[in-house]
Amino acid sequence: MSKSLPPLREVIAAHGLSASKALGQNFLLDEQLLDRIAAIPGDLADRAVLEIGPGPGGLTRALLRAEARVTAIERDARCIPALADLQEAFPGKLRVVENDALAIDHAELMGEPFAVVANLPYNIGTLLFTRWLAVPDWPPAWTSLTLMFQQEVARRVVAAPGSSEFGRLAVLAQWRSRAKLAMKVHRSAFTPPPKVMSAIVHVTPAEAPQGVRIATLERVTEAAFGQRRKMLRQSLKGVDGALAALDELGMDSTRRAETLTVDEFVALARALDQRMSQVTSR
Ligand SMILES: C[S@@+](CC[C@H](N)C(=O)[O-])C[C@H]1O[C@@H](n2cnc3c(N)ncnc32)[C@H](O)[C@@H]1O
Repeated sequence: MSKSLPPLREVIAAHGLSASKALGQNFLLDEQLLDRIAAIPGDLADRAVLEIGPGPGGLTRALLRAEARVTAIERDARCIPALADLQEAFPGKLRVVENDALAIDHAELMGEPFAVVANLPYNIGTLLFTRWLAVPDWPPAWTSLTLMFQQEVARRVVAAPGSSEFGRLAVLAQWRSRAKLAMKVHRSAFTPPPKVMSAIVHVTPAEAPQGVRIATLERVTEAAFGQRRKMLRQSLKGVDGALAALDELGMDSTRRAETLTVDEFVALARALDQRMSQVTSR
């Protein structure tokens, strides 16, 4: 049983946690909202959870109340004493790692399958996300990603083909995962409020298509969306074998990148990989 905790505003005042813009600090203080966020990944009782950027520990508390075993990586040394109070309130349930989340191998740190739940610092959010999605082994060590992004980024993650938001991030997030928009969060929920609205995406691993290397998929999407208004026959010119692969698949090379489905990108990358292996085995 945990002892009662002081309101988050008091924690912030007591530890002098004035929000740092450079560290992307926009804190969530509404404990009901935080409990709803912690419920998005489903039952967390006794599950290992990785939180990036606990700050004063609002989301961390909610995860601990949901009976998760939490590992939290925080870069700001000022937050560590506030988190120590949480460790005392939930003995043995919270491990705090003071470090840069980008400098750590998360799978190695956790040593067991884990869910990621985080109100990410906006300046490194996309980089962390793409790193989790691009791991070579699949299924990955993480069992789900529940992540707060700026709403515009969240929409790009879940975007459907044919929309202007559909691009590399959507293909990367959807080719071997399921990604959905779980909750919109108004800017006024944060202290201080950011300029834009936020939203939480929930991503779970799905079966990976066979015979496709992620490096090839990334190369194709980078080229195709790098010149998204151009026809594929133009934008994919620089990718060796891509025009022949389009032909082989019967795909119209006058189409533009955003009209292709995720499956079509996968098929294109697979055809390229097959051509490559034919060339190298000759
Ligand atoms: C948007 S705030 C979220 C704080 C808290 N989880 C909440 O919801 O109120 C982002 C947090 O990430 C931390 N942070 C920023 N860059 C980081 C990094 N590279 N590694 C780990 N934590 C980082 C910040 O210090 C801050 O506490």
